[in-house]
Amino acid sequence: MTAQTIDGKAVAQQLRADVARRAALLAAAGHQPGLAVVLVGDDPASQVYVRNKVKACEENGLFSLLDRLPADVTEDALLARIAELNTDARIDGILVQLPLPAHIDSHKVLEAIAPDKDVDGFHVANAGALMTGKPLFRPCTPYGVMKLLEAYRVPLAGAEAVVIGRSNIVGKPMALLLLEAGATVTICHSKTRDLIAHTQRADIVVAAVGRAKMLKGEMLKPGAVVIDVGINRDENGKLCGDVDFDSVVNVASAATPVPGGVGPMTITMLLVNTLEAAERKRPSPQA
Ligand SMILES: Nc1nc2c(c(=O)[nH]1)N[C@@H](CN(C=O)c1ccc(C(=O)N[C@@H](CCC(=O)O)C(=O)O)cc1)CN2
Repeated sequence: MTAQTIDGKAVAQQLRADVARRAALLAAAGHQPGLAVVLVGDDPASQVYVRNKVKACEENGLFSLLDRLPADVTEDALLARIAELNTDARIDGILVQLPLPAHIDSHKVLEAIAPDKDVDGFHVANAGALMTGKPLFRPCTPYGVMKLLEAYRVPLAGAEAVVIGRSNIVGKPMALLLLEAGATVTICHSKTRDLIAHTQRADIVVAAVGRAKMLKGEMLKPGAVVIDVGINRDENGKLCGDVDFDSVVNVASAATPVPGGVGPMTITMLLVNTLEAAERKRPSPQA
């Protein structure tokens, strides 16, 4: 068996076409959806991601505002800027690019974003809403994974799903979204004993640990669906995921590549969250 490649770029393109259509309707009705992106410091990877976010807004009819702040910006100055964006009528969505420098309390910063503009879905109010099954915003990467599973008609009700990683921005919300879809979910992490015993019984494995090529073919049940959320560099400095794609492709039924899998979906679902924030304030006539 050779796994089908789950093409995140193609699914992203389809969803962005709908975003562009709906954004044009809102703009014609007098309000272009607006996203504010705050980047602190000069982390090279963060600069790539922020550039991709702003470019995707421009290409799909959303207004975007990029605030680049120096790495030594004070926490109070960052909080003050967020407060300004919270009341800026042009702005429907706000994100602060993670990670932040060590001298800044990320939790305090994320809590400063108005929950109804928190298009990353990281505010505790939105994390709680997600946990109770009534999310305002779903975090972009897990949301994108769900859209890929939907696009490839992967059955979720009753499926055994294993999420490897327990971060607040991917692992935990990923598990909750799979649970809401009817999967039986196991979250594995650095303290998990016998990881393979879990992954070998999984119909779906989501790898989100940040360890290059950690998930191998022999760790899977034949026919499993593998979603790679990892963003790593291999020994040659080449971008790779948490999945050893070359070994997994001979065992899995479908798998996402890195690049070209989950990453484009993360950006796309950010556009969707921003658009829906604008629509909630100003329903467009023919949405
Ligand atoms: N405020 C946030 N910070 C971070 C988030 C987030 O959702 N909100 N997630 C990650 C990084 N991330 C989004 O910011 C992200 C990562 C990767 C990609 C992407 O398009 N990857 C491409 C390859 C890009 C490259 O060439 O390096 C792909 O996989 O095809 C988009 C967004 C942490 N921070």
